[in-house]
Formats: sequence, structure tokens, C-alpha cells
Amino acid sequence: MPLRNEQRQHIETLTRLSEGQPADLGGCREVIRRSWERCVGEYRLDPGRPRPVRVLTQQALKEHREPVDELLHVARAGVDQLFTQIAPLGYVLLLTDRQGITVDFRGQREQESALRRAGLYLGADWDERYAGTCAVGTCVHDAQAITCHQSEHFDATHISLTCTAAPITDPQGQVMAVLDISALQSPSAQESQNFGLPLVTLYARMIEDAYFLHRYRHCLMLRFDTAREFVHLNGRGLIAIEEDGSVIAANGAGRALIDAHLRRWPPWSPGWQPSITQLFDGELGELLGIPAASEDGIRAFRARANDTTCFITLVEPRGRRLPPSAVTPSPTPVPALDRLASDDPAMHRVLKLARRLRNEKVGVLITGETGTGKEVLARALHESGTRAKGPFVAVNCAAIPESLIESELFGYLPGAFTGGRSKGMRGLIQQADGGTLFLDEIGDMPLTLQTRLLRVLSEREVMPLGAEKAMCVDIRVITATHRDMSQLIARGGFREDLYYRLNGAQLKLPALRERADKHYVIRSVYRALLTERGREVRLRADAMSALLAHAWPGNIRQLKNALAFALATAEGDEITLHDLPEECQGHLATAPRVIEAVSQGGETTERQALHALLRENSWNVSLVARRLGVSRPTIYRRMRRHSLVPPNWREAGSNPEP
Ligand SMILES: Nc1ncnc2c1ncn2[C@@H]1O[C@H](COP(=O)(O)OP(=O)(O)OP(=O)(O)O)[C@@H](O)[C@H]1O
Repeated sequence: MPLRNEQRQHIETLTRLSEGQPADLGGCREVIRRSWERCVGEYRLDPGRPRPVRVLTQQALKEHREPVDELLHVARAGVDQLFTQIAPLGYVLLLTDRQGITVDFRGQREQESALRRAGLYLGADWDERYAGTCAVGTCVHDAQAITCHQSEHFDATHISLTCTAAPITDPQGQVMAVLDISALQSPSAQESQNFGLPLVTLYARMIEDAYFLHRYRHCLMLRFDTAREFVHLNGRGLIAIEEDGSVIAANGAGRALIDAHLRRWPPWSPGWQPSITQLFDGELGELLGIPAASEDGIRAFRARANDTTCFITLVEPRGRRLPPSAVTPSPTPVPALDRLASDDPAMHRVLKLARRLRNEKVGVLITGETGTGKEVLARALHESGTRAKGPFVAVNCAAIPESLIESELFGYLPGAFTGGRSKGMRGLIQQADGGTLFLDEIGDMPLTLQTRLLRVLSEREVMPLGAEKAMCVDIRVITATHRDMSQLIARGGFREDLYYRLNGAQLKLPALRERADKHYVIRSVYRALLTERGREVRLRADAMSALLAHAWPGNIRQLKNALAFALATAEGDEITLHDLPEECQGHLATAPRVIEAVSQGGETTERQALHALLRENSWNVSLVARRLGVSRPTIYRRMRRHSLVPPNWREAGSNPEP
């Protein structure tokens, strides 16, 4: 067959390359250049002698089809579906084995002879060693998806074709087949093929997963994704396990998670594999109990490899149910604590520890951003323990002026100081006798009082002002802070010995934006507000979506305020997106910057962000507090910390006051 002009030019370029002469490879992609070098160097292919297409005999084809028979069976639906999408665009479909032999094919009958001549046919050999650089062969070699467009093909016979291929890997991660779409003609611009790569990759993954599910259909399997909505439909990760939690096999995403785990915790012995309870932060009984534990059969767990939240469903072995003994019973219910969360992994850990601590006397320090529910958790701990019948006294150390905090906490006898009540006062510590004393914002407690508090804790006695004799108290102390206590201790602002006394155990509440059970939190806060108001108002899906998407710098407090605002202003019997405060409707810019700055611990950035927000809101502190979802005193405190003074106060020469 006479060669066309562009074929002659192509041969010339590749011949120069093979002879080590300078060749014009301008714009040639690295992956293609490496393949060309393999063709001339390793495979000794001669660009000057284009090779005819090789199609295997029926018998030889049968020998190639047999080992992949199971895959061909499972892949059929995916192959047909992909072909219906690409056929109208003039493409054909090839499924090859790992040697590049076409073991399944879909194409247009009316083009049969042209397709056969081009090698787009059942039995055609697309091994790089024979056919040179091509999508299938190069994909097998590099184990990655590739488009080989026109003159990127090595052999001049193929330079009018455009082909895109993606590997289908087996559970060990080896290429077992290749899915390819090809066309006889196409526009010369490579960009015209941009649609192909993601499409073929998607179908290759679907076939890979269908094969995995089929192959391990008699095993227990975990299917996971980072989006709850996709888990059942198209969860990316699949891990087949034994009933004892050891891993049998995993698909691509599952193997990626295992690899990330091994990178974080390198194994002590070669070939060691983490078990499922090492991969995910949960007990085996919790993982095996997923179907019974949630309405949608999905539960969130933390992946230890990268600390992300994974939503997991359990696929039970076909025709076999798990024996009930495999599923450990859920822990004894503790309603006061249980209602605080649904299936957020971080909350799950907090509540598990809280359950254990509820009747212990150890000091509990609750940390977390403002509004995450530290006081709510402290109260739940109190209500769930043996002190529930005793008092719960909450003290916000930041809200009481420094001059009063001592008398408030310790109390005083009549006449102890001028200005005191004539009958004296029982201090808050004494008021908590037999119950729980909750000291919020403990980091703001003045140093002198820290010393006195330490004495109360070690001696279990309190000495009111003006008293000569100490009085016994039986209190459990729970503290909370949103400040970095180690920094505060390093700066000398907090006594280290007191800190260790208070911090017998730490419960760290996650920010609302990080919680996997946001939906549950929104629903329960909303339900509580409706009950309080005795109303029945529906929360429409658009409002719920905006609430789920919002960053909630002020956490649950801000959420509660936003819902209360919507309930107060909504006119009909439902809350829509437009009833929510403007900043929750999806275009808030400044507020998250403030909270980001805070969470990154950047004082300068926090100052700048807060300053910008104050200016933007004409120094209206109430408005800024509402936008950030924090209290006014919190804003005043931050303004004081950063020496931010409103212009009108500067003129009057006064200080910001809460
Ligand atoms: N699980 C919950 N369900 C319903 N409401 C909640 C929940 N958690 C917190 N809230 C509400 O959110 C608001 C803030 O809660 P709380 O005062 O406990 O937070 P905090 O972390 O102590 O805040 P701060 O750091 O500002 O002291 C309160 O109005 C509380 O009622």
C-alpha cells in the first residue's frame, strides 16, 4: 500500500530518533516519547517497515479468552453501556487482556472491513512489543490510562486512529485487562479527545469493582466513601474481610487507604497488613453491627491513615447472614450522653470516654471551639452519673469581673468586706456541694484564685472570705476552655500543677463543620426549638442543604441562633433558604476568615480579620457577634486582646467594655 505524506514524515522522524540523530519531537508528550524509545531500543521495531495488523486465529483467541472468562462475564453490562454512549460519536470499543489481545469488541457492522484493516477487531494484537506505541499497549506497560492520538502511534499504519485506554486492575493491583475506545477518524487537535479519558477511566473502575464484588461475593465486605450519599450507590472503597477483621483483598481505593496506613505506620515485618479495626477507628463489633445500628445502613468512622471521616456500609456475604454472636452488643445506653451525637467518629470517641468517666472523680477538661457544646456535655456528664440528683453549678470565669470572682466562688461571711451583702453569701463552690462545679473558660481565671482553687481541690475544703474555719465540700469539678492551655502555661498565665489536677482526662469536642453527623445535630437543635415554642414548622430541603454546607464558625450556638432567627421571621409553615440569616445562605466571606485565623492560632491574622469584620459592620459588636455566632462578651474580649478600639471610643478616650 503506498504511503501517504504524513506517514512518510512520521517514519522519517522516528527513524532519526532510532538512529540517535536530532529529531523534531516538539510538543511530544513524555509518556509517548518514552514509549517510542522502548519501541526502537528495547523491542527493536523498525519505523521504516510498518507492520500489518495482526489478528489471532479463533483457536488462539479462545486460549486468551478462557483465563478472563469471569471478567468478560461481569464486564458485559459495563461494556454495553459504554458502547451505547460512544457509538453515536463514531467510536468502537475494545476489551483486551493483559497481553493486549482484544478479547471482546463492540463496533459498527457497516464499517467492519475498515475496522478489521485498522486492527479494531476481535482478536487483534495491541501489545506494544508488536504494534508499537498505542493506547492499549502503552497503558499495559505504564499501568495508567492514556490517550494515544494519531501520530503519537509509533507504527505509521495507525496514525489516523485515535485511541483512549484505561487499565482494569485485579485485587492485587496488577493490570488484568484494558478497556479502550477508538475511532478511525477524528479532528487533528488532541483536545478533541479530552472527554475520553475520564469516561473510559470511570467505566474501567466500574468493571473493576463489579469484578471485585463478584470475586469476593462469599466474603464480608466493607464499602466506603467520603460522601454518605454515594456509599450504597458507588462507594469508592471496597475491602473484603474475614469475620475476625483481617483483610482478604481490597479494590483500588481500598488499597490506596491501606498504602496510606502503611506509610503512616510502617510495618515491622514485610508483608504485614493492617486489620480493619486498625484501618478504621472502631471496634470489630461496631463495624459488623453497622446494618443494625443505623437507619440507612451507613455509619461514619475515622480512617486512621489520614484522619478523614469515611462512611461505611457492610455488604454481607451472598446467601449468608452474620451470626448474631459476631456482632457485639452496643454499650449500655446512657441517654443524656447518647443524644449528643449520632455517628460522628470524633464525638463517638468523646462519648465513649465520657461514659467511662461519668462516675469517676477525676478532673475532666472539655476543650473545643466556642459554641461546640462544652457546657451541654458537662451537664450531660453530670446528669448521667451518680451525682445527677445533686446541683450542677456553672460558672463562666470570663464573664465575672476579676474583682468579684473570688467572693462569688468562695463566698463570704457577714461583714467580710464593705459592699458585701449583710447576710454574707454562700460561694458557688459550696453551692455545688454534692454535685458538679463546672468552670467554663478556666483559662481566664486569675492566678491568685488558681492557687486557692488548687487548695480546694486537694483538701476538699473551702474557706469563705472572713471565715476562720474551712468547710468541707464534696464536689466534682469539670472545666472547659477554648484556649491553648499549654501556651498559657508557658507564658505563666496558668499554674501547671492546677492544670494537671483539672486535666485528669480531656474531652475534645469537634467543630460543627467537621462533624459527620451534622444532619443529626441540625435536626435535634431544630426539634428542640420547635418543642420550646410549641410549633410545627417544616425545614425545607434547600434550607437544610445550606445549613449542611455552612462553615459554622460559631458552631452549635450559631446554628441554634440561625434556626431561631429563621423561626422568628419565617412567614409560612416552612423554613426556606431565604428565611435563614444572610450569612448562612451560602455567600459569607469574612466570618470564616476570622475563625480560620483563630484555628490556625495566628494572632496577627485574627486581629486583621476581626478588624475587617468590625469595620465592615460599622463597629456594631452585636452584629459581628451574631455573624460569628459568638457572644458579645467574646467579641469584646477579643477586641481587648488585640487592642481594637472603636473610633467613637477612641475619641472619648474610653475602653471597650462588655
Ligand atoms: N447537642 C446539642 N443539642 C442542642 N443544642 C446544643 C447542643 N450542643 C450545644 N447546644 C446549644 O448550643 C449553644 C452553645 O452550647 P454551649 O454553651 O454548651 O457551648 P460552649 O462550647 O460551652 O460555648 P462557649 O465556648 O462559648 O462557652 C447552647 O445554646 C446550647 O444549648
